[in-house]
Amino acid sequence: MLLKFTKMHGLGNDFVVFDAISQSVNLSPAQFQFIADRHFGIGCDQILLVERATRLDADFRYRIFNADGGEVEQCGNGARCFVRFVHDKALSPKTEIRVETASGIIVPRLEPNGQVTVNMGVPRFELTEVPFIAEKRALTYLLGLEGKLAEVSVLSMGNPHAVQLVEDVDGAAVAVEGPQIESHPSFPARVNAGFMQVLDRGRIKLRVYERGAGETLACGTGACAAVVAGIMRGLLDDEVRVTTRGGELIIRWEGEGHPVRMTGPAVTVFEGEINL
Ligand SMILES: N[C@H](CCC[C@H](N)C(=O)O)C(=O)O
Repeated sequence: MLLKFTKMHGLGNDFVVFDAISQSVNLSPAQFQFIADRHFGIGCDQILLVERATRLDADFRYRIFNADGGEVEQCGNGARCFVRFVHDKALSPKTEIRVETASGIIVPRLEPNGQVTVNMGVPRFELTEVPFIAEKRALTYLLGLEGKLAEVSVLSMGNPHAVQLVEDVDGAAVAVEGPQIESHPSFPARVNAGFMQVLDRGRIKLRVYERGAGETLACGTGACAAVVAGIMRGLLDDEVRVTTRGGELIIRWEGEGHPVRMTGPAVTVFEGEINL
């Protein structure tokens, strides 16, 4: 089966995107793993499917698969690439589209300056919504890691996030602590592990060890989760510049019950075909 794909990235968090409207894309987890493999396949952090909406209140359906082959609920950098892809392939005349995901509707919009702004929906804190196993809801939680306790904020952006504060993000033990947090037994569906350094009330630096992909150069939902966590802890104002290894995002959040808005780039690198 020959499938056309487009290679894209959002701040170096890279994707293989399939138009699953004009071609039939029915792949197994092993095939998604092969596509994501940076030596034997195309290579990417996630695979994104552009599908017809199944809801009357949406323009398209957006499905996300991690490099480990597992399907997940949300991908922020991917959402910016999604609307860029839809526009460039003339799949819709709109520059702002309503996109159905496994965790609800998000609304990406192409800006005149080429950046993309996405209404990423309302963050959720209820333990069952993350999901996270703990006595009761709290501002932060202590996770037992090998040889240390990590104090984390826990929330969902549709996908689960555990965010800890660090003094120096470049020196953080992301490769050691990231996998331990990702597969910590308190997270039945595993979790994305954020490491956030607060520079001032309007700027943070962030690294994320992503569930199912390892450390990526940027994580859109991770940036949203980190800013929400920082605001909840009284450390940040309602608009924050997030510096990741791949570049910068602007995240805005007015507080509980409000949606998180993310602004950043979306880049098409090349088109190709893969034989599966
Ligand atoms: N690894 C994430 C999915 C991709 C999220 C990330 N690439 C983003 O930009 O939000 C998870 O398992 O929930």
